[in-house]
Amino acid sequence: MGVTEQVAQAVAHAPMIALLGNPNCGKTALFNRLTGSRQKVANYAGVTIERKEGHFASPQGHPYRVLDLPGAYSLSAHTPDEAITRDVVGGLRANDGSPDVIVCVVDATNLRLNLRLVLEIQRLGLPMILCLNMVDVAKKRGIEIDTAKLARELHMTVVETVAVQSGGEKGLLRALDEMWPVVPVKPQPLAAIDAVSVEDTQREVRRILAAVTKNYHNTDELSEKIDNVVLHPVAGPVILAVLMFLIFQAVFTWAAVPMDMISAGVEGIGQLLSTHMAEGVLRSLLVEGIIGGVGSVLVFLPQILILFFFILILEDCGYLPRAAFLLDRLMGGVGLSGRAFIPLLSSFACAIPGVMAARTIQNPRDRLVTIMIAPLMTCSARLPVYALVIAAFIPEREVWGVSLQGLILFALYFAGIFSAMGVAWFMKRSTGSKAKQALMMELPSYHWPNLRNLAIGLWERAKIFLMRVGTVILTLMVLLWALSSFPGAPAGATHPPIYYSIAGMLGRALEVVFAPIGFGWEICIALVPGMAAREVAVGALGTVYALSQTGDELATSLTPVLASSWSLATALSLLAWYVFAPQCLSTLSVVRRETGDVKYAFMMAGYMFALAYAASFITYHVARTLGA
Ligand SMILES: Nc1nc2c(ncn2[C@@H]2O[C@H](COP(=O)(O)OP(=O)(O)OP(=O)(O)O)[C@@H](O)[C@H]2O)c(=O)[nH]1
Ligand SMILES: [Mg+2]
Repeated sequence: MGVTEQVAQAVAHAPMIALLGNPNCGKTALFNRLTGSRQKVANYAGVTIERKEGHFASPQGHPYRVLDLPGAYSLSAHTPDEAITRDVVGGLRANDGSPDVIVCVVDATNLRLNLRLVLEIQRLGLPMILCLNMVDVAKKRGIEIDTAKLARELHMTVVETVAVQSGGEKGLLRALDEMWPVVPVKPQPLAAIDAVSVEDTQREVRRILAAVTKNYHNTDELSEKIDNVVLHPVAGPVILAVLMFLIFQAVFTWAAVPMDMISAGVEGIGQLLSTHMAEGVLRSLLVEGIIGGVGSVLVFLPQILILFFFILILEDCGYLPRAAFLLDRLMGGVGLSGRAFIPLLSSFACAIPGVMAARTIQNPRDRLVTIMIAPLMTCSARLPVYALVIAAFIPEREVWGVSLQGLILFALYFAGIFSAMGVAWFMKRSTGSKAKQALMMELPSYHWPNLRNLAIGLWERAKIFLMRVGTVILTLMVLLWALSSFPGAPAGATHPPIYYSIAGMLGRALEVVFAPIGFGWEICIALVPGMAAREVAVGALGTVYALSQTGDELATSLTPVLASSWSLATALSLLAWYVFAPQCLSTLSVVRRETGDVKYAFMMAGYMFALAYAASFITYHVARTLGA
């Protein structure tokens, strides 16, 4: 047996620790610290929505498996993500025994809220360790907690941890070693939890709090001061709007230099290959297929990273739930609660995590509506498409001192948001549900974004993007190049060869459907592979136009080619199309999984397609009438 197999065997039989606690108390940060993994950590409730497993060895060499779980306020689950936690702890999930040890993580600055869950979990009768996490913050605020006394009161080991500091997990590791060997215990049925009334539990919490804490207060003065401004009825929304606006400006202005560098590099390689290689199929595949296609997507990496830089900062400093709070009124107007805000905001990255994050929504109907509108939020895969068309058609001018291109991008994002609100309003109205759930959301204390988290988050994003470029996009580009190159042009052809290829035929067939909204056959070719991933459309346009070039002039840079081949009306129509079109098969399949019904995936595709066509049609014809 090799070493790795030995390790694998030891891990398979290792005791299972479950990290349990209220939302936003630092479970995932602790999980990452223990296992060295990089699960997402952010400063709002409901970041983790799935169970994640990892393993580690204690300082004395004992192996452990560890589970990170969605945060829960109580084990009588109200939301689908809380249900995951309850089922894992109660051993109700197939393939999963109940955990051997429970590590209850509590936010030391918020014991009053957190202790209730600790008392509930204790009734399961499993071996437990209490992690007083965030003791660094508690100390700074002058909160004193007598850990030894707390341990006596609760009859369990209590350790202090700081999950965001290296070495901050040592106390927990020591406690685990002292507990070794772990004797398996069967948990009490979940019903045991409900045996004690909530009032009795609360009374017990108050008694313990009074006995073990000094100077306890769960308010943070600085956060309150900031909130007085940020949540102000007038100043609040203005700040939010300015913030969003600045982000889109930055996406264009900051990205210019690195984008130029990447595209110069890509172009250079293209030139090099075309001068040093003999003309032929291989050169065409490399230059037009791969460099023209993949290169044109790669250029957008800086913009995506800049967008994420801001999203990650907002997530980590604690602003997100405030934004949800500010938008609650607006969302209430369409029958959604502010709680839908976070899934919707996640959808700016990608609709898939957004649809999954809707698990944190309690009301099933609200959850469904949120899922249905999530893909209308502008995901990062649309950014390359928008940026490309904007760069080709919108002059680099300043209007009222701001970049016009950034302004248009801002408008496109808003088009997505407003139409989502419209669709939500329509869906809520047509299902006849008017009741609006009050927004119950904790506002965490602000803190400075953790630089390490930020770096990891950006790195993960870059990796995801480059992986996509290197796998899905590359494969599709090669495939598209092949379909666009064969069969070659017949003798006496008047069009470029791609016109006669398989892809060309397909594009021309689709043109019948899309001509009324201004899309020529070249665009139609790009729409099809764009279904796999939206940004592929950019690569596809790169390849299609590279292959459509006649003569020696080889343009690896797509922007000027588009500017000369399309009318402004077509460009605007394509932008409108991308705001709405259901151009992403993976989202549809996640919708089916999360709703448990394929019907909803079809409904989504149907309504989005109809909206896209209508919006493009109107845009195209209005623009034409205005002479664009
Ligand atoms: N200062 C300080 N911050 C911490 C500590 N532990 C976690 N944090 C921060 O607290 C926030 C929440 O951490 P997470 O690990 O995402 O919390 P979680 O319990 O997994 O939250 P959910 O997944 O939403 O249930 C993040 O912003 C962390 O950086 C700590 O010990 N000290
Ligand atoms: Mg978490």
